[in-house]
Amino acid sequence: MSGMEDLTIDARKQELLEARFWGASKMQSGSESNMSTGSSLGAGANSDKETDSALGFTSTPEQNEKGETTRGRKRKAAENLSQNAKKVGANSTNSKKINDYFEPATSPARNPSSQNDRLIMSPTGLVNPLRSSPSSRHGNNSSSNIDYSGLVHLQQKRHVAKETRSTQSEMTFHDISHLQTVNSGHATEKSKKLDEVTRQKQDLEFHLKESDAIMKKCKVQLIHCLKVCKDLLVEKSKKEKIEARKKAMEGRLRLGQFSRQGTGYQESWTNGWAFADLGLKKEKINREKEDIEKARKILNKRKPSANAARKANNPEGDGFTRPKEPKDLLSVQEYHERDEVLRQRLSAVKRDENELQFELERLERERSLHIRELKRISNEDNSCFKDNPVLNDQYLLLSLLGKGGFSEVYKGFDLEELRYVAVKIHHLNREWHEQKKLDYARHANREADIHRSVNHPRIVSLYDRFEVDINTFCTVLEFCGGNDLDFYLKEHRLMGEKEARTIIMQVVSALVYLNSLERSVIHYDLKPGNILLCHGTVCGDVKVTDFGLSKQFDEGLSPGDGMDLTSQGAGTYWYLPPECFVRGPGGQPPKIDNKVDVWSVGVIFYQCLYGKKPFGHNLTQEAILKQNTILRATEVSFPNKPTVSAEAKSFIRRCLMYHKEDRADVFQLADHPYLKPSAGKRGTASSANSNQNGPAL
Ligand SMILES: Nc1ncnc2c1ncn2[C@@H]1O[C@H](COP(=O)(O)OP(=O)(O)OP(=O)(O)O)[C@@H](O)[C@H]1O
Repeated sequence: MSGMEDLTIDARKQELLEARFWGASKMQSGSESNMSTGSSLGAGANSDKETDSALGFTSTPEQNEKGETTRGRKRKAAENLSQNAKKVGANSTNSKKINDYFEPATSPARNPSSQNDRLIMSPTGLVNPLRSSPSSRHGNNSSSNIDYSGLVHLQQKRHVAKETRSTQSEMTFHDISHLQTVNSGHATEKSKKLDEVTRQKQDLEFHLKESDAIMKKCKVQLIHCLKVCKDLLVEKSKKEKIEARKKAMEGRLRLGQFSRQGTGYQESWTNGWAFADLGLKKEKINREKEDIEKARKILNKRKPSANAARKANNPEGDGFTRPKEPKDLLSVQEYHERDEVLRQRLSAVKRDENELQFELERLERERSLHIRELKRISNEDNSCFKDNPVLNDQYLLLSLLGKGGFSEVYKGFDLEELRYVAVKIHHLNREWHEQKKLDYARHANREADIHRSVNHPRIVSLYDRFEVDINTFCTVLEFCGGNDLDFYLKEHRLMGEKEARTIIMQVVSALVYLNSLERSVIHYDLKPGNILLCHGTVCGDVKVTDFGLSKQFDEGLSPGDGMDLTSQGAGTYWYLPPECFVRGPGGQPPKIDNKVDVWSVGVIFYQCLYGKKPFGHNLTQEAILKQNTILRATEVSFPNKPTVSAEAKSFIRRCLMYHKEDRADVFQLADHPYLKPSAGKRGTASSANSNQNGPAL
């Protein structure tokens, strides 16, 4: 490497030059430079020597003066150097030649032991021992490798070097070897780490490949599992369908069936043999009753006269002579015997009659479930989704749960979330004109929007919504596997007060939630069919569903403000309050609020307890409308049986107040003492008291 390259690149050398041209004038005679020489203008003699060395100057100034015999170019260089030195050191007060400061014996260049301790730290921090110049180390005085042009260049850059000067320092060999050790330690450590990281990387790559392979295998297995699962579900659903149809067929014979009348499409119902059997029993009972009646009449004809009775009581007589008794009159004793027998027969017949009535009611409940099932099967058979399709690549349809106005609800299985769901399929009738389709779609969207905005444990969750085709879309709901309350009541007619109270508490809790929302919601269609039993019994959780008719208040409106009833006429009339049937002046819609739902709660509670609706029990919707049944439902009356607590009756009365101003709102209802924890212990009549399956008493 040429001296020029050293000079232009190494700032350390710039520093040394500084020391060479500036520091010399300030040096103290014979003073040995200390460790800070390199960074100070008062650089010692050794520094000068070292500077030369480092710059590749192997000749001293003294030698240059004597160097008349050396080659011309060297002299020239020496002269240049001397001139530069003069220029630079013009202010120097010390006239000593520079080599006067160097004791040959102590010259760092000749004294390796002292040199070992004199090292210069380059600005970059890399250690560069001054003795590294071979010419200096060997005391070579030759100036053949001096490059003076470097000096000029260096001078020009002097001010630049000044900036870096402060970072230079002199270090001992010990420090350097320590640093070298540390550095080499670091290097070893780094290389070890690098090895380690490389190994880890390789390990990770290996694991990644392994995991990839496992994942691929799992994916294949999962797809296979899902397929097996799907096949099993389909198989199970097919078996259940066959079973259901077999049961329905038996039911057709036992309980009855629809049959076509003539050539028309009108279907009429014909009862099955169970009803015929009951009919025969009923006839037998009636005959028995008639027989008893006849026998009673005959007995009455042969009833002993009062005279005979007196005689029987007083065999000695009263002394009067009486006309002879007819021959066929019974003696008092005989009459009493026969009368007793007839009484017993009659009471036995009455017992049979009660049992028959009980059997008939049970059979009728069975029949109504059977009719529901027949309709379900018929709807399922006619449904275009009956063959277990997978909708939206996710929902496997299993069996039809029921059919509403314009929708079918299927029990389905979510193949992604691996859970049962209820898939409600909304159909737009192809025959409808565009406006009707739009109206229905808007209505169904509104229902889904309201449903999506609610989230409560007592309300069925809405999971998903998607389109099947241009006329069909689906909503996916949380599945409740225990049928609805309507099904339960059809099967059992009524329930104990404790169970009914538990159901009502849960429904009220859902209503409180709906009315606490920022935009509160009136359900408007609360009825047993829209209360789902999660476990099929009335002892467990229930959830409210079907927001098809619900109304949502605008933001900022409180539920107490009321809103116009836009869809008057819709809904299930047995459960709607009088205000929903009122027509305002000029056909104005009535104002409604959350007290509509409170009325419905009262009706449902009453029905659970007494097995019948409080208003219009046996009437059709049309008849209720025609007869203004609900508009005349000013007061609720309670049957004597079954026994119901006074608190429960008071709660029902609070719900069924005719004027909505007198009726409790949802929050007041939730605050009713009957729903408070202590009321459960003292207030409710025991469920054991009420005969759930017994005949109406
Ligand atoms: N989330 C659900 N889980 C289980 N069964 C359900 C669910 N939702 C509805 N069902 C059942 O599906 C059937 C049909 O329900 P849907 O609400 O459509 O009918 P509906 O109430 O009879 O009709 P409409 O909506 O016209 O009043 C009912 O028997 C109901 O019990």
